[in-house]
Amino acid sequence: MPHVLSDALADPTRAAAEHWCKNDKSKNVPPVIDMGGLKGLDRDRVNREIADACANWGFFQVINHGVDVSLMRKSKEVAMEFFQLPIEEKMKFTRDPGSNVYEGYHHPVLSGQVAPGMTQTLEYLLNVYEPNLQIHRDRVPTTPTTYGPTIAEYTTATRGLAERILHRMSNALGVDQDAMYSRLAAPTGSRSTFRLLYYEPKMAIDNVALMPHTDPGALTLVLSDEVSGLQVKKGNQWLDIDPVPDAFIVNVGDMAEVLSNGRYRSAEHRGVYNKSKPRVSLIHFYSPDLDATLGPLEDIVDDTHPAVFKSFTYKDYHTTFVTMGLSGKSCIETFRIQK
Ligand SMILES: O=C(O)CCC(=O)C(=O)O
Ligand SMILES: [Fe+2]
Repeated sequence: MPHVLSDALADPTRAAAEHWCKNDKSKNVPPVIDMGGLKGLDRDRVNREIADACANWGFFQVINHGVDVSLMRKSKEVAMEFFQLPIEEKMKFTRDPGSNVYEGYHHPVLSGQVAPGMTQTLEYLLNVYEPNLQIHRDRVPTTPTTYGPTIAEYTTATRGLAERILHRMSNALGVDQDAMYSRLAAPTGSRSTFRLLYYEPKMAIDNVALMPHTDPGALTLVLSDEVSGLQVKKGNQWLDIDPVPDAFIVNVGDMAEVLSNGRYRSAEHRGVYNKSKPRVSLIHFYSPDLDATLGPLEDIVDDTHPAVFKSFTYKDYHTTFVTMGLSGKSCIETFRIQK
């Protein structure tokens, strides 16, 4: 009886959204937030749900996010196709450990070095899409041929989504929606780094592949095939994040914690092997301009809410982060004002 179906059920994406959004508060998992509807009361709801998730979890998933689902699926396909190429093919795009170009494909054994915080078997590909993809285009795979154009379109779409979420996060702090964005993008524009990670299936006693860390930038959008492997730390527990189909997993980075003067929290997370299935993860790091000056937003700091973080350039923060390696929340703590 198709004519009696409600709009929600007639639209499979919408129906899935409603199913997943019945956040069961008794379940100890980060919330799933429906971003559909950014007008009036719905906008207030989205602001509030995002702000609560940023404060209590530092992690959430978004559905009805406005990014084309067929582009997301195609991006996962080209990512998996790339990792399944013969190793010689992948090595054509390898990063050169001897130079300061850190973009490209990394194989822990063949590259001759295990990346800090990662195990022997984690392969990855990293490209900086904004601002300087034009400089290192030779590190972007040309096989499959659809890889380059698909991922260029994908990173543009996810960049837009990151900015829409930052707008909501700013509004929920009671400041202009561009407040966080404009601090991250000054003086010449924010950075978008795109990383693909490939976890082979593995039975291991210690199954951690990517060590506990927070992301140094502002916001990270993760798209994973529906294989779990990403875990978030809540109290002393590591909890699995089960990817909702066609959703993005969002996590708050250190710079969003700093700009919000600690009201939003970057959460410690890690990557673990799946015992039976390979897992590919597409990760968009939305980060400040290296020359941006970061610190708590002036408009949310006053005598009763004094600044809890120092002011610094992102270049300084990033250098400290790289020097310390993946080590939980220790980097951001070094930028906290000591009482
Ligand atoms: O495996 C994942 O999905 C998460 C990876 C991650 O946390 C990172 O690359 O910073
Ligand atoms: Fe991360």
